[in-house]
Amino acid sequence: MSLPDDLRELPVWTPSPAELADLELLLSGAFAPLTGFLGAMDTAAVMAGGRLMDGTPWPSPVVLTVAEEAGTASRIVLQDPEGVPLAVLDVTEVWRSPGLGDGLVRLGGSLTALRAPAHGSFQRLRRGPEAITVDGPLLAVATREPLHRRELGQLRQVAGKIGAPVLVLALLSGAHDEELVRALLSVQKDLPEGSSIVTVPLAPRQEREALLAAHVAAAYGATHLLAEAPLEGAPLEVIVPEPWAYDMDVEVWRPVAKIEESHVRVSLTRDDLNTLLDRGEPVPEWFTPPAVAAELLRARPPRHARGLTVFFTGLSGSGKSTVARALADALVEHGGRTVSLLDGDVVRQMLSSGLTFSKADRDLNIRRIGYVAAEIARHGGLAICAPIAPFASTRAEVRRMVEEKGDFVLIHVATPLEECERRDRKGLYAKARAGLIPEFTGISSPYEVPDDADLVLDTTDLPLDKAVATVLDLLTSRLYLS
Ligand SMILES: Nc1ncnc2c1ncn2[C@@H]1O[C@H](COP(=O)(O)OS(=O)(=O)O)[C@@H](OP(=O)(O)O)[C@H]1O
Ligand SMILES: Nc1ncnc2c1ncn2[C@@H]1O[C@H](COP(=O)(O)OP(=O)(O)O)[C@@H](O)[C@H]1O
Repeated sequence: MSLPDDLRELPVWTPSPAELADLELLLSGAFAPLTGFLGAMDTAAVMAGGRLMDGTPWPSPVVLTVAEEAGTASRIVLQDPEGVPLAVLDVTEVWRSPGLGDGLVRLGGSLTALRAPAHGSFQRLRRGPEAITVDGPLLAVATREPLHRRELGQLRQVAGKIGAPVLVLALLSGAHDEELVRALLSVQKDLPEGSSIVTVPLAPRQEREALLAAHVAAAYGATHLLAEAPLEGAPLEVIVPEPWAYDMDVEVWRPVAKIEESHVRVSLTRDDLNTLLDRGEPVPEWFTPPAVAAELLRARPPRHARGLTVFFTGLSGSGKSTVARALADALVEHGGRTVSLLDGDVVRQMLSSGLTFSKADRDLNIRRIGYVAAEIARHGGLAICAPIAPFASTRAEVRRMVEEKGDFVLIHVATPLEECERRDRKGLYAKARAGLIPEFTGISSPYEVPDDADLVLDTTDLPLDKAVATVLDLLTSRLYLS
């Protein structure tokens, strides 16, 4: 879409995915009465007491961070990552808060929509508050988890009591959203007549998230909210159901108070469920309907079939490539896994040719590796990466990218610098010492030792077959190999 003439000269900014999600809720009215991003005083008041400066209850900050240069204009266009303009922010305040990175500022101000954000799957469920028109009581439930038999029973009971249909707010967080929505759709038939499901891009947050979800539910016209715990200050009636359990005698879920003690089957916790899924054991039907179990399985396949990145990090000459290559061979011999080796040197030729060893270029190199590894994980494959990856924050970024789709195992090849330098296989250390190679890791560029490694290997006195066996043992004990 081309911008109207009067907006063409304005600076543009692409907010983060979480900020774009907030933007969407601000524009749709789901964050009513907010109409824009908060300023410093409102944010402080919200953090301190759950109210805006004028006393309006509001539980959680809704803020926008931009680069300093973008914060100099009085109006700014906010666009999606593909460059499509979504809204104009009339800036009323440029502010800083402690802990905000250098060169960044926050912008407060009100928003004018230019166009609705584009959406992928389940577009028809992405409805704003105006699309929900229910006269009379409406019972909401806001969830990032599928509804299992217990929650379904409780919803039916409470909805029946207050004579209301149910509005399920599927809170999207960016990971496994499709599985969540399919799982919720699969139980829609088990909800009272007239019930509906909408997807709400409510980015996860630290401050009073459940209360914020209650505000969103109220904006959608809900009069009641089914919640796990009381929510002080909620703008609608919060109903916390009495404890329920599965009655093994009559094979239904119902209030514990009504079940004879010897017939009570305690529910599965999320940890129990994860253990079953990790091991590839079936999720029992008494706990959740089979269609929901199928989506749980899709979101969390058994570990031996789940995408995995084994990420080696360490100094040049520490042994990363040698161990990584031998591990890849061993895994191929073992079978059952598709293995891709993203070796540092090869990546430098294929994906990152032209990049230098400056911090910015190293970060870009590692991010590219992370992107490819995450794609491999998405398809259930096993990626072995072996770059130096000297910076902790970039390794953490790769971990985040991969863990959206699979699992991440970090191996620090901690062979000391003296040994790496003694080996000096490629003669690079000698050149670096002579000042011929600038920014050489360990000599003139830092290596940040990981504090989140799953395994630490020092190859000084460790034969290669032992090193590989140690990694295989770790992967086997964590159920990654069948
Ligand atoms: N300045 C400098 N610092 C470190 N390494 C250097 C440098 N210049 C060239 N090389 C060679 O490049 C290999 C490291 O590339 P990586 O892609 O793994 O590095 S990084 O993760 O982007 O930091 C590394 O290979 P390995 O020995 O396999 O680690 C070196 O051979
Ligand atoms: N146990 C070991 N594991 C890995 N490499 C070892 C080991 N012992 C000696 N080496 C030698 O150390 C060097 C490591 O080089 P390389 O694997 O390319 O390291 P990196 O990829 O970390 O730069 C190789 O010459 C390798 O033969």
